[in-house]
Amino acid sequence: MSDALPLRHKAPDHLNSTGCSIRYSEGKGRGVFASRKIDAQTVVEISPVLLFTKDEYDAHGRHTALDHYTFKWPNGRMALALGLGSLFNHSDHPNVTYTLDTHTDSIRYTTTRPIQPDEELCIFYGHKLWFENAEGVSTLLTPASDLAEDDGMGGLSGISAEEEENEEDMFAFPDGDPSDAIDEADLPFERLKLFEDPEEEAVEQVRTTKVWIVDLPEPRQTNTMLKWLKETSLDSPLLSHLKRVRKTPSPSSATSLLLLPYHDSCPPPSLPSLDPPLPQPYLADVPKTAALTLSSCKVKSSLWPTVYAPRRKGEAEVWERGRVRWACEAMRRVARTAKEAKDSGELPIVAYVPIPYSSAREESTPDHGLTRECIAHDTRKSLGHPLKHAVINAIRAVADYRASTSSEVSTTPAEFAQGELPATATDALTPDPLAIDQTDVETDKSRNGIRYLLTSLTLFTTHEPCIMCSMALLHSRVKEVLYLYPMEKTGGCGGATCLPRLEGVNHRFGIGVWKNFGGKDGMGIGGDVDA
Ligand SMILES: C[S@@+](CC[C@H](N)C(=O)[O-])C[C@H]1O[C@@H](n2cnc3c(N)ncnc32)[C@H](O)[C@@H]1O
Repeated sequence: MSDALPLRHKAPDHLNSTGCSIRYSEGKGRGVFASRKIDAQTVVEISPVLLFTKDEYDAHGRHTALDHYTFKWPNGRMALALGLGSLFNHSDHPNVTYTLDTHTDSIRYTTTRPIQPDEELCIFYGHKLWFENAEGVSTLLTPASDLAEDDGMGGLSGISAEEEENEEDMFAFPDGDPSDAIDEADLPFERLKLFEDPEEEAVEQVRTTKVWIVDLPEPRQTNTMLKWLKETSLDSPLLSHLKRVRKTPSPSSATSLLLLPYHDSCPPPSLPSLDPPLPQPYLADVPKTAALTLSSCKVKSSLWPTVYAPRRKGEAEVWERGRVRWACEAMRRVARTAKEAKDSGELPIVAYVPIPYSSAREESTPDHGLTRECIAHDTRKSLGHPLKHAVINAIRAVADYRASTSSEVSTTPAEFAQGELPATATDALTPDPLAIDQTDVETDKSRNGIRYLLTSLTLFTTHEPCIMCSMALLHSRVKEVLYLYPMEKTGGCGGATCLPRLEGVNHRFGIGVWKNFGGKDGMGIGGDVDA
């Protein structure tokens, strides 16, 4: 504790093979520091605990300095972490997470991102701090002073071991090599399929769309016409899954050119005058999407030469163990914060945007415009504002954080492209009048709205985002959304509807639903909110 331990005291040397040492931390007393670089997802400490019975603690411990160090344990007991465990200070932006293990009576501390030499390792105590935070006041959540009266938890006991035991089942994922590829079936969440990929292996199964075509009397007119298409901007990207030209072999040896998609009774395009003159364009049915298999490519190409694209861009990517554990920790944080929000009288709905796993691991990768995590809970109740949903608040928190730092969003056009539509997903998408013009994004980063972009970022939330929030997420260009509770009546990510599945939207994001969570209420955060 900072008062009791003046800075002139020398911190003891501490032998810890994971690279931790004890030093003094400005305004906080002793703390745990990295003596060298430490990777993300590293277990830096396993502290055995010393247990006190409820009676013993109530009679003595509670009235001593112990109360600033102890964790709640089952059966009313309190636990003091030995080793380094009691020396982790608090941060609103922790770089270490901890789990209580009631089977081995120990607490396990794991880094959530790479740690630089000399950086302090901090955990998150909760929102009801009993001391003045040397880091300043948190701007991410309701200030502690606005929270309900303390619920009797002392010191570090933001989460009791009973709750922790429940959490263990929900957010645990086996240890192992972080680079292991995890089977889809073993992921703790289920990914919603945005598109059915129907088998299109026979002509009658091929989904088609109407296009205008013209037969060229002379093959040498092909280049002239391709140039003309470009110049007139008729070269629609909606046809990028099809080859532009079809050459019919002898005896007819004809060359046909795809002109443009047919829309509600639009007239045939007027063509340039060439010598010899071009005939009238005609309508024909061509495949609506690229071919996913070689046999379907053959079938589709019998209608019109079709691009073979075995794997769709944006298709579910393989997750590594390290990333799954990162997601589990993020979801644990979401659930804990929701519990705290509930205790403070709010709806237990929380949304969280952590630093992406890729940049948490490889420091050289771009920061995707977010160098610090942002978390927010629903504030509809406290603010009496019907639009203050957790997701909207979290997007706002990201924008506010960016605004508060000098660095601007580092989103490049290439990164935009990552979050964009699959190259071959040309399922009759029409331009969205609300679409963000990427040229503007590139040329005018200071333009209003840029700070709200969640391109390449993952949002974790307790409850499926409602339709309003799902639309906000769509505009934010979020990469993916993972949630615990499906919202059948109001959800916009698979419940009442699924916005990223709708035709005509100009961005799609991945959706993952935590397995076996719907209906469960082990955390006491309630799956019954559907508003
Ligand atoms: C579990 S102890 C941490 C180790 C403690 N610094 C020590 O020297 O023994 C908790 C105490 O550390 C101090 N502390 C932890 N985090 C702090 C922070 N962010 N700002 C100020 N003091 C902090 C508070 O005095 C708190 O009661």
